Amino acid sequence: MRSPKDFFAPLAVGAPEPLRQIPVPPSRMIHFFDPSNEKMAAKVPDIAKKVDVLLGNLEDAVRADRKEAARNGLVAIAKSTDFGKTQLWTRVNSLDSPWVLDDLITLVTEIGDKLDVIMVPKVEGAQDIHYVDRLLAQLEARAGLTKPLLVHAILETASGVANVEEIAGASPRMQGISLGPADLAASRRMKTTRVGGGHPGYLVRTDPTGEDLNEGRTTYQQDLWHYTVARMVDACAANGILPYYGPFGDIRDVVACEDQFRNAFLLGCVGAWSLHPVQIDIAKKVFSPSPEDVAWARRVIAEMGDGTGAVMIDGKMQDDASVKQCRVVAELADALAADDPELAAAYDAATKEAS
Ligand SMILES: CC(C)(COP(=O)(O)OP(=O)(O)OC[C@H]1O[C@@H](n2cnc3c(N)ncnc32)[C@H](O)[C@@H]1OP(=O)(O)O)[C@@H](O)C(=O)NCCC(=O)NCCSC(=O)C[C@](C)(O)C(=O)O
Ligand SMILES: [Mg+2]
Repeated sequence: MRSPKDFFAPLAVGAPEPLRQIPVPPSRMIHFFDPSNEKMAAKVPDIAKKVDVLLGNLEDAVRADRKEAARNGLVAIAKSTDFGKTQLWTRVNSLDSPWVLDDLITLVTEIGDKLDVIMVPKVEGAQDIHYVDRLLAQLEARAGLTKPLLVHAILETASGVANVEEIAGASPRMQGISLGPADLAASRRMKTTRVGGGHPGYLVRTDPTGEDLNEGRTTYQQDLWHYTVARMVDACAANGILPYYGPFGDIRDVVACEDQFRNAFLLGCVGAWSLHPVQIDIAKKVFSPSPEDVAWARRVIAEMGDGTGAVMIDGKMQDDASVKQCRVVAELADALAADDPELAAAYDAATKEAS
């Protein structure tokens, strides 16, 4: 580990100063596209207007014989598109692959000034982040970049989960972490065959009511990802970076996708991945607090005055800790509403009605 005194020093002569705080623009959905797929790429300028983050994917889901086309396609799209306030991210190939070195060299050199975040898959421990950290500093210096690139890790190996706290704190570049449920399931030898979401066999059952063990026993499906998401949220919050739920592979099941996203939102995640255009609005809805919750939060904040002491509102006790939770919701709502007049109007209307 670097000493705390050196933590914010650039790792190469001429590289930009690392940031002390990561920026937190809205990132409710990270929208994946394959830059080698002409049909998808053609949709990018329109999709960019609707999403918080657009991500050019170079790793899994891009065929081996399309890796170079995807890399070059992303360079061409980044150079020719005005993304406005939408962030541009990429997911490079894994660190043991034959493609990642060229991914990083090409992208930082050609479009380093357009990219915000580089997502690194299959991160096993702090050593993977340290490798990327130094290489990015060298490439940034050579490209003459003035803004440091940030790094996002995917949690998709058993070692990665075991080391999640050290990954989250490995570098000032660390922007966030996403759950990668498909690779993680394989790494752990889980017996699921899905990309995220639940499984009907993972359940608890109420006790027997009589002699017949099959009679009258209700079962409840459990969340396979609760433990990992909760650990990831704690590791991120403790290190001042952002946690995200990852992909939900059953594109047709928009109902369960919304449930999975909402579980992650309630546990502390700031966003999820959209793999298909139909998932963009689901993420937007789930990761923007509801107008009713915002109205309630604003009311508690107003009635709590300086934020100390205890008051009763509609039969519920409020104190220093509940007002802090309300501030989380209200501040997120204000940040999202600043760029979204429709959301701002919905929040204000609900606030007026509740007061
Ligand atoms: C699922 C697929 C094959 C269905 O693609 P499709 O063409 O069969 O679907 P469709 O419903 O027919 O598509 C309708 C239209 O939308 C377009 N379209 C469709 N998707 C997109 C998109 N994302 N962005 C922009 N446009 C899109 C598509 O090209 C088509 O255009 P058209 O009307 O002109 O014909 C397709 O949506 C897709 O390839 N999505 C991205 C998949 C991806 O990135 N996977 C990797 C992330 S998940 C992962 O890696 C796991 C993880 C974390 O690593 C771990 O858990 O381990
Ligand atoms: Mg994966």
